[in-house]
Amino acid sequence: MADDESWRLPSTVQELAATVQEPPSRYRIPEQDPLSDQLPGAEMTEPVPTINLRRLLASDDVADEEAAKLRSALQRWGFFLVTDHGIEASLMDALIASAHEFFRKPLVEKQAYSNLIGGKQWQLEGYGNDPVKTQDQILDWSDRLHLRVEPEDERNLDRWPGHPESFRGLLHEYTVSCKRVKDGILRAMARLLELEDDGILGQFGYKGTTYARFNYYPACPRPELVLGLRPHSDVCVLTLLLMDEHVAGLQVLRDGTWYGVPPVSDRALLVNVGVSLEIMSNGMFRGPVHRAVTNSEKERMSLAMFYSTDLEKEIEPIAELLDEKQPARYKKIKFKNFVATHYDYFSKRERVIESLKI
Ligand SMILES: O=C(O)CCC(=O)C(=O)O
Ligand SMILES: [Fe+2]
Repeated sequence: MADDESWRLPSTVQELAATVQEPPSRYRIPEQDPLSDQLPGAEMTEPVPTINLRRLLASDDVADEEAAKLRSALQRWGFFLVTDHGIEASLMDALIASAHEFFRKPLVEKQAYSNLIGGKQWQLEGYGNDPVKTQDQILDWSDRLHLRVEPEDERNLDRWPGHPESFRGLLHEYTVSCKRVKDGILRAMARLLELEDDGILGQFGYKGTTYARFNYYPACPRPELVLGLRPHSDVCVLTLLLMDEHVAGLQVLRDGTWYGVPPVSDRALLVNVGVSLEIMSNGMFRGPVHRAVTNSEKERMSLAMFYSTDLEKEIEPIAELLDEKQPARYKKIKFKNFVATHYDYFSKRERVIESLKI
């Protein structure tokens, strides 16, 4: 790479945060940008809807009550907290502690797992940041570790940190536990749509893919000037988000207002509808637009599990949901093309799904 292209390879935010008093200009949201509004976020007008998974999956009236809550949460917000999910808090704590330990390692050790092949060519998997496509791109105040965890036989273990030694085993165990939670939720959602229980799970195609993404937001000296993660909707079918227990940062857009999602202390998981499911459900479930802001004193970590269809699968409204009165509202698109287009729209801060509307 020529010297004048060094802008393509910014240093990690963690290194920056350790040295600068002010975020450099390429991290700052331009003053006239509408995004610079409301950065602190409004207080939510109601608590985040909470669904008890054990009740939701019971086989009696209790399940109906919980399903009604789920329906309302999906219609009103597109996300909810799930409790009683059966994943041990100690497993979650250990995995997050292990990830923190990884992020605390010296840069050279972390770079052994870099998402830049040969030190320059960007790929999705590994440790690093978003691709930098243009010199004037505004960068997010966060570093990531992004790993494909399913299908299990397609893991690229050379990108999985070998230190701390506990990391790989814990991530494997967490992946197995989360799968059960995701399956339960998608079955309950299928019932809400009056589909067979496997009506949504059956849409993942030959090889559904799961990515785990550890988002690490170092403390920022001027949180009012930057975003930790720019506004987006998740492109997948469903996301299970393990938020930082102590530090707030996630915000959700509803009717033009950004609401701050408070941290939760009981290791509940935040479930987010992705745009693939918005299309499959023919717009019945909406994938909420969200973003993350930073904190002046505290670092923050979140762990997202993204559940996506096979890359070759066509994403389209599920046939059983359509009739003369309810025609398809979206055109079909192959998931791999959807992902590629999503990233183009993402950098322009638009929702790719708008381009698929019929
Ligand atoms: O850090 C968060 O709370 C949000 C993360 C997120 O939205 C994502 O990874 O897609
Ligand atoms: Fe997200």
